[in-house]
Amino acid sequence: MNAHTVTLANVLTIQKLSKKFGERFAVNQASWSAQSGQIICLLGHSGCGKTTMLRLIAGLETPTEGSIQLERKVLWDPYQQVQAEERNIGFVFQDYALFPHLSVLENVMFGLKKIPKHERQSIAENALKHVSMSHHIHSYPHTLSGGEQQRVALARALAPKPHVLLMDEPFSNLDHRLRDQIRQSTIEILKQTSTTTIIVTHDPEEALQIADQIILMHQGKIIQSGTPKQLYFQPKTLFAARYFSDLNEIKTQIQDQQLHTIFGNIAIPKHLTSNNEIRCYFRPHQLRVNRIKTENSLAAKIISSNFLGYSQLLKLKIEAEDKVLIAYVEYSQHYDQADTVYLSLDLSQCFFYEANDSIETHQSST
Ligand SMILES: Nc1ncnc2c1ncn2[C@@H]1O[C@H](COP(=O)(O)OP(=O)(O)OP(=O)(O)O)[C@@H](O)[C@H]1O
Repeated sequence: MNAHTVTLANVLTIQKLSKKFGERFAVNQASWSAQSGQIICLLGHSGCGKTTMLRLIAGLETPTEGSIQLERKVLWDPYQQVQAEERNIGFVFQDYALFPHLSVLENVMFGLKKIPKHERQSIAENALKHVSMSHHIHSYPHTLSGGEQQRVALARALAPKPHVLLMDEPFSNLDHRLRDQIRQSTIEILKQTSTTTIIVTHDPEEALQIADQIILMHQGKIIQSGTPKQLYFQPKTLFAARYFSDLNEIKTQIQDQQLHTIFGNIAIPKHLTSNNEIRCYFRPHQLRVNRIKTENSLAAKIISSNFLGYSQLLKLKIEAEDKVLIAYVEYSQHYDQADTVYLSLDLSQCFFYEANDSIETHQSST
């Protein structure tokens, strides 16, 4: 091992965890782990099992099989179970779940029942100071904005110093500008307090921005897990690639151990071993758009252009093919509808999948 390598212990270890409601799996054989101080995002479309996963960890649902371990302690397996209130796990619910009849201070003190009475108030005041809510300790939840309520919920969950904090779509009730701001300050607090946190979200950009590790789910299964850069730049399946952006698709043909495309040729990627048709996919920003013809570039006409502020979304029709592609370019390049441009692509940065690859599941290896 390199002298500078730091090995972090797993704080939370989930192994082959399943939960069935009737005949349907909400969570299906999920294995993953969280290391100390990491922010993990459970990411996926509505109904894929994210909230159920959180509820299983919190002890609010009983697994069908598998195990959940917190450091060395088994929280749940078929032989041992720790009750929800004994797990020392914090939970911030999507609607914050503050008690309306209690003041902000009382709401935070409520989570400190196990701490001697005389210490509760100062711990709660400190937690509120940490989220910059000291000036509101005597306010009631209904008088606070959504962002302020979120901070109180965060203080309430953090005050008992949980081993792990679970947050279910914590930013989804906030409007756009406020969401960015609250998200940023929440992440700063979580990092300052080294709180191992599992955040549920369906928003790919949010996960890319805040996660140390993303667990991408579909229909109860883990499709891929890894760092944001791994998921974005090395998606193992078409589903994973498509989750993070629109994709362009072009056909390929196999000749002499090479894949031939309209943008040139490349060696067949090693992970593709069958004789099925292979398609090439790339994100809109990967398509290079030029006014001047270059080697291997293709002439295209701009069929529409949308202003997006810093960038511009172009829809392009390749002249020699019946093919429409999309590209993001900097707005400062001022492309207009009906302009002729030249397109090129770095095939080594593209994704290649078999044409019938819809969802292929991989067990988490991180
Ligand atoms: N108590 C329950 N009884 C029956 N089915 C349930 C129950 N809770 C969840 N489910 C089902 O399990 C599946 C996963 O639900 P879950 O709420 O975990 O998904 P999710 O990814 O969190 O979705 P969303 O983002 O919409 O909250 C869904 O099909 C849901 O209908």
